[in-house]
Amino acid sequence: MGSISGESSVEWDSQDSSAHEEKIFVAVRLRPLNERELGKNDFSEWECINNTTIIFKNCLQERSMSPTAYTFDRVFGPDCPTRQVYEEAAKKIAVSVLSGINSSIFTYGQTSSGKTYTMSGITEYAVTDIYGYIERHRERDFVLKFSAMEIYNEVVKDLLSSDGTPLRLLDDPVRGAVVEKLTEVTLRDLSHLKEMLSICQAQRRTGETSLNEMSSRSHQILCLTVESEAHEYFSAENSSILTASVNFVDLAGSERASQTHSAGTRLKEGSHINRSLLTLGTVIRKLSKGRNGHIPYRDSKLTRILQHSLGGNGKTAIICTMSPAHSHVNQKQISTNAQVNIVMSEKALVRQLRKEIARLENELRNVRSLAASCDLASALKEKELIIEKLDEEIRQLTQQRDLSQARIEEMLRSGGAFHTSKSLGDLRNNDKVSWSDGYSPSEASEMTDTLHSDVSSRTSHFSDRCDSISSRIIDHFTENSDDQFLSDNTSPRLYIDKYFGPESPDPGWPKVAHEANNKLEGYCEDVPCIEIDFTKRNTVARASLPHTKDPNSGISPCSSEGEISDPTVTISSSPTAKVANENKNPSQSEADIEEMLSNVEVDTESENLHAYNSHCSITSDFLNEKDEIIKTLIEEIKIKQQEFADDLDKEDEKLSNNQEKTMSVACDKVQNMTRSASDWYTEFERQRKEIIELWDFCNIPLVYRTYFFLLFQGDPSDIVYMEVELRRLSFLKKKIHGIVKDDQVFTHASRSLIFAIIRQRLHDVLVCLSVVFMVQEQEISRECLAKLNHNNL
Ligand SMILES: Nc1ncnc2c1ncn2[C@@H]1O[C@H](COP(=O)(O)OP(=O)(O)OP(=O)(O)O)[C@@H](O)[C@H]1O
Repeated sequence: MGSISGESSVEWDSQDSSAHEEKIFVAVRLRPLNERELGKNDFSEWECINNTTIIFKNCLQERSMSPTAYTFDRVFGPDCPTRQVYEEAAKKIAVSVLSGINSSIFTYGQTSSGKTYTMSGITEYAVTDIYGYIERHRERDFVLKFSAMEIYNEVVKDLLSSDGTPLRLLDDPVRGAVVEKLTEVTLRDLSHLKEMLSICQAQRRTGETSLNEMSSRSHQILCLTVESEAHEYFSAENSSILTASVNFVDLAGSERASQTHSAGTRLKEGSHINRSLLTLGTVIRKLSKGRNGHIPYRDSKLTRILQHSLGGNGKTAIICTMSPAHSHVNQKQISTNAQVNIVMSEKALVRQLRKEIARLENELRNVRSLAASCDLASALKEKELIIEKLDEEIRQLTQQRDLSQARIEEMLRSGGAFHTSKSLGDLRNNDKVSWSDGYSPSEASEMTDTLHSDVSSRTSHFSDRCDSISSRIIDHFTENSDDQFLSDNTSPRLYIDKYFGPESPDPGWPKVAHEANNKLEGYCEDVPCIEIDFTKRNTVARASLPHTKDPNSGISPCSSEGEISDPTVTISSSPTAKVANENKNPSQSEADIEEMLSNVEVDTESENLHAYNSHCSITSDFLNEKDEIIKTLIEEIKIKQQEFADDLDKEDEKLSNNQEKTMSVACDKVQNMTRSASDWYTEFERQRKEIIELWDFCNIPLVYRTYFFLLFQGDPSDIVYMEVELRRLSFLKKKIHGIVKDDQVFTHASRSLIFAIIRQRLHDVLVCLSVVFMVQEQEISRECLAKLNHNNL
């Protein structure tokens, strides 16, 4: 009840906590013996031994000797008042309607077991509680509506109407089956509701049976709908509008025709009753197991009408009423949610346990024998596979042995061995290889080709690597040069020409790199001569070579760079390599031949490479050596680079000093001149005249001249710029006289231009640009020379 503020859920939480989460709460109520039963001296066959267990005492001798116990969510004995049954089994379910939860309370049982008696009491207590709650919660508006119907022989009737017309069921997509034209009364108060209940009771169809004089022959469904809404908004919790219904369902009594001695109308009634109860039991059982699969709501009017309450998220309580004298508890039908334990006698228990032990032992034996047979079969299969594998290995080994023997015999027959001692160059040319008896030139040629292609691929690979390294050296330097240009305010490319120009004795960076490349290539060409000893070719295991068609070629391929897959191959690089006993008699025994082959001597003192595999390893060493050389070269390059950087710094410093010196001299002059305006003006005029003369001499463009004097401020500071201009023009004049060369002028002007740009001296930039342009066009030289000649200078 937490959803309605102010009312603690504890107040109504008197039912067993274990059942809180259960959707269906099942309780049993055992009624006391009535007068008729007492009159017949009947006695109760049932006994409630605690709050949850009821036992069948089984007094009839023809039945089993052991008592049977049934456990439910709650069991009420004959002395329990209806109030207690309501409080502990129905109250929580009933009042949940106030929290907006649909709920249904059923009374189920044999005819005359007390269903109507119990349900009447529960309904009265519930509505009283509901109205009591409403009284205590004036902060909400409540509207209560009441409807009532009975289902008699699968016909629905309105209990609040005297009409008696059967009502139709309509399918509503939201509410499920809806009874058409069913009267729904909006209740004024509790007394109004009680009045309605009286009408229902009066309207309900009853009939006399042998067990109950006033037997209810129909299912009665009383439906109370509660709607509530808060007057004011206090919180999100109380703001919602709640609507829910509680159904009080008094089921018709389940009965055995034989017990009720029914016939005719009563028998037909009983048939409908039992069928609908059976459907209800099926629906409840399926709902208890989960909502998977088909639930047969539509099999009866009762379940169709209650579908919404049962199938939704509502709560359900079933109270099974029991007659004490003779009854049966059909818990399989309705108490699917209840725990059912069967208590047996000790003897029966022991007997059953023995049976169970025997069954388990039997199963265990079967499992063991099955597992054992499975293990045996798999082990056998495994062994067979191993044997097959071993057979295959033996077959292969035998083949290899036979082949080896055939080879040896062939060697013995041939009586010689191929031996050659040639350089790699010879092998490449493939023209000076000599062959011993017994080996065809084509066979030997194939072997040589194999070696040749392998060595060629290595040489090619190495050469590519050298090229790559060389280009990396050049790139490395170029990149660093550019970097340095940016950081050192000048471009080293100018100094490359200076230090590594065509006239310079130093070859320059590209040349250095080129030389390095050549050196590396030289190393490639200096591969020592390789001497091939083919006498061992037949001792090599005849594993097929991937790159040779002949599986017996005898030369194992290199598995990877610098490695050789078969260390028994000996290809000597030394011209002095010797083969022991190479001229032995061909009639020697196989053992001798094998010994001979194993005793191949290689001149380890040789400076050159000894064998093909050693060649490979030496090639690897050789590559390492090249790497070392390259590293050394790079180091040298770095050192040179540093030296150039230092030189640049020195040049820069010198230039700066000169400029500062010039500036300081000019400043001094300005200071001196400022002492007298006439001095400054005189000096200005003198320099201006000198500059104009030099401009004429150097053929300085008119545009530049105009711009030059426009920049002047008309104060002594102009002298500074005039000093600089004079110096530059003097330099140009020297160039024109041939004292300095074009490239020196260009270099000097370019460098000065860079300084000017970086130091943001616009005037200097203009001067430098004019010089650069003039030099580039090469016109200045011709014109000036002509002028010099003209003036006889
Ligand atoms: N717990 C009880 N204490 C005292 N009397 C009871 C109790 N339960 C039932 N009775 C009495 O037993 C009789 C039969 O009860 P009731 O009519 O409620 O049975 P029923 O299960 O509804 O029968 P039917 O299915 O035939 O309608 C009534 O006279 C009723 O007063």
